[in-house]
Amino acid sequence: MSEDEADLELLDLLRKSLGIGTNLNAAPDTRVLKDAEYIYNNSIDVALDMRGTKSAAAIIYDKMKIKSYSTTNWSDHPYHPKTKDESTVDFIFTLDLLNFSFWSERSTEERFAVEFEGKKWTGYASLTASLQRALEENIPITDPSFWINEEECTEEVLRNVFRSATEEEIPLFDKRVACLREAGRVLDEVVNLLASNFECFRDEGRFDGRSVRFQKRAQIFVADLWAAFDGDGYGRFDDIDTITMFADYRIPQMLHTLGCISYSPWLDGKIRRLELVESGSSAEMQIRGCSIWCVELLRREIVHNHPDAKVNAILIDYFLYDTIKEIEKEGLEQMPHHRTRSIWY
Ligand SMILES: Nc1nc2c(c(CN[C@H]3C=C[C@H](O)[C@@H]3O)cn2[C@@H]2O[C@H](COP(=O)(O)O)[C@@H](O)[C@H]2O)c(=O)[nH]1
Repeated sequence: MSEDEADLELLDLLRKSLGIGTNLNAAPDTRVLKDAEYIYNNSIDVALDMRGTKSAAAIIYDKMKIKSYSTTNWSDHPYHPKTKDESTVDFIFTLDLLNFSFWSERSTEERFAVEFEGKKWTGYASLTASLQRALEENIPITDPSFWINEEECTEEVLRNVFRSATEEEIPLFDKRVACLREAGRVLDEVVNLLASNFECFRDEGRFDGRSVRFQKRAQIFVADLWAAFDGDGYGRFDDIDTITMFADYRIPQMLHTLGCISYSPWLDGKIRRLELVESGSSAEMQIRGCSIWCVELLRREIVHNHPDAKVNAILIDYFLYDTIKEIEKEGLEQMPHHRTRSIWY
């Protein structure tokens, strides 16, 4: 099997595991949106404000229009790959395999940071910088066969890939190594035509006695491919609009800032005191589910008022993430993001 046939095999597997069809009427539902609506309808610690959501929809639409926000913004990120080829597929898979939990309890100066090209990068940007730095140092960090080669890809080599410019190492380093090893094995199987489930992508929880799916990194992987390839070639997903917002820790913070979402007094206090919101807890399920549903309502409101708007949950999500990062950069955050430590986001 050639390399690009293997890549298409991988994308086919991901489409199936995410329920993204290759044509409009064959897309089995990913169930994420239904589960988000169920969580929203049964939440008591997280509420959505309809007036806030309606006014935010108008603000978001206007700003996205001014910025002519589209898939092309994706490539503007300093370390997002620009070429429309297999190396970008490999980069994005590695990126969204490890695209989780960068927040730190330390000060801005002491938090985990990656030094690359004369700058210090933190948060999500620390991951893109680490990967680009490794590639520049001729470490094949986006090659699945490297991840399972424990002679070459030693823990020491990986520590060097994610080496920090401060005392703090990258959060959940060991989990990241485990994700690479597992994915390397699975991709190896895929290349040998075996379908398999990515344990480290199975982002699900339980709420009110029912299993609920969020699929954050699997969905952002598909979205990043779609954006990087402008919806063509490896980025072609005819049902891309079935992808929901990615339930991370930044979008809920932005939705709160916009007045779309509010928390019960005890949860509000917990978040403001930077206390851990346990992974898998009811409060966390509510934050994640209600945020997904809120972005869906924002999307519906925008499309209702502007039927020809080229807006989907992905572009709204990307816009909200980039906006909260601008607010953070100016030191204007009104409400901290919730602190949950997990490999899911
Ligand atoms: N929902 C959502 N979550 C996103 C992103 C991105 C970056 N996407 C780029 C691609 C296109 C956009 O224009 C962005 O430039 C990272 N994250 C998540 O945030 C957290 C990192 O936060 P901080 O530590 O502050 O950088 C962590 O869970 C990470 O997985 C997004 O877009 N949407």
